[in-house]
Amino acid sequence: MTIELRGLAPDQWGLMHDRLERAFGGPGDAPEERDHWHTVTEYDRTLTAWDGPEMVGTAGAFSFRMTLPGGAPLAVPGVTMVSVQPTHRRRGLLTSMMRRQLDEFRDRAEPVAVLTASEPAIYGRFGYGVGTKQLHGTIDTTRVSFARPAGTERIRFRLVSAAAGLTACEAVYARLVPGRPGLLARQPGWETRPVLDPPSGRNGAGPLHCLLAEVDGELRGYARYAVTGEWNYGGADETVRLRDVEALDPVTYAALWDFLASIDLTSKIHFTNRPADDPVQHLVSDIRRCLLGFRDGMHVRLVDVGAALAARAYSAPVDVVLDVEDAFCPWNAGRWRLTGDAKGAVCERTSDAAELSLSVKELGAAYLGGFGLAAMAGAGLVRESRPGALAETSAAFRTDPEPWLPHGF
Ligand SMILES: CC(=O)SCCNC(=O)CCNC(=O)[C@H](O)C(C)(C)COP(=O)(O)OP(=O)(O)OC[C@H]1O[C@@H](n2cnc3c(N)ncnc32)[C@H](O)[C@@H]1OP(=O)(O)O
Repeated sequence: MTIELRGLAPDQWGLMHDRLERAFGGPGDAPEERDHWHTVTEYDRTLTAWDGPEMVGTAGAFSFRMTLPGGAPLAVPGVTMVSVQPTHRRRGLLTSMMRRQLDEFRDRAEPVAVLTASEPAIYGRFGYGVGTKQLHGTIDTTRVSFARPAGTERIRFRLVSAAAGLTACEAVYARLVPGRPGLLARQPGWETRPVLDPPSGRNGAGPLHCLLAEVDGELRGYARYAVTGEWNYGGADETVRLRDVEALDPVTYAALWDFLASIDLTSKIHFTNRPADDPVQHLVSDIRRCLLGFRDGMHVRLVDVGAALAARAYSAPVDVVLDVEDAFCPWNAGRWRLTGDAKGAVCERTSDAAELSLSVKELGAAYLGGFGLAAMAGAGLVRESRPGALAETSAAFRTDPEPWLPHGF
């Protein structure tokens, strides 16, 4: 079998999407979702794998801008649309596409790549580490009450359709992007993604609503949610399925949650992707009845260790020699001296003795500040050769607030 990797011709998008849907299984995308993916496809960043006349593999990348620790944006490729046909799995096609992609990212001088994985076990071998978490929960709103700080009485709520509220909500979201590592600035073509709501994807819920929270006519926050239609012999037992909730100040944030918890006929709020440090944990009267948990969010790959580590800021002064293992991108392997603080950093090759040793996967996991190097050392994945280096470096890498990405791609 000879597999050839090529780009994507303009008339091949439909075939590529059909192949993707076949590899992913399930009913496939609704027409509006398909249109969205078509709009945002970057042809010059899409790879296809061919076995003779058959397209048997796909992989793409989106040109995103991601907030780094410290608040600066960085251009990052968001790896996407990865698939290998069931007839061609486990013969190294994904490996060859990852090879091609990472070489291209390096040629484009993109020091960091990100992705959201269908399965977390796939990408570690290519040097991606889990860099953000997704907090999920189901809050029993018949038992849990929410704090209402002073000032909530000034907030006026309006309910509109998700589409009608979109422009105003996007302006709020844009103001929040620099404040949390991992957030992606909305790129052209992505504006309507937050309100895509095909009936076939609602799983028993009604349409997506947009709740606007205003003070003196100014929008201060919003929530997007749908309500399921569950009733049983005891009466209504509906669930608020929360998609987004964002606010520019804590009073509005508290008021939004309190509103969501008090919608008639509902008894639960269910959410699948909030930041791990969501302040909602401090608003509730009973955290146990929120059934909180977390899973992997965005996976992060340092394509160029030196440029990536120099691009972010650090929570505390750091001066450390890192010895990095990177079998898949050997240009990163070896020793780097990282010197930085809250204002910026320098990271250069050094022949000085190593103080911390780790693989590029652990460095990717720590990069946005959501996972601690000290915890990874507890698992034997980071090794300290200068006493104190681990505690200093771990503290410097951590970020407050925690990194987060509110959606997949
Ligand atoms: C960012 C995104 O787009 S995420 C979406 C990923 N796509 C999907 O999940 C769709 C369904 N799955 C597929 O299309 C394919 O199975 C893929 C893309 C996940 C894997 O493609 P393959 O060509 O089979 O991978 P390849 O043969 O290169 O495997 C390389 C290694 O990864 C391992 N691997 C591949 N897929 C998986 C998996 N799902 N879970 C665990 N390990 C895996 C292989 O066993 C192999 O290990 P080895 O080197 O120790 O032998």
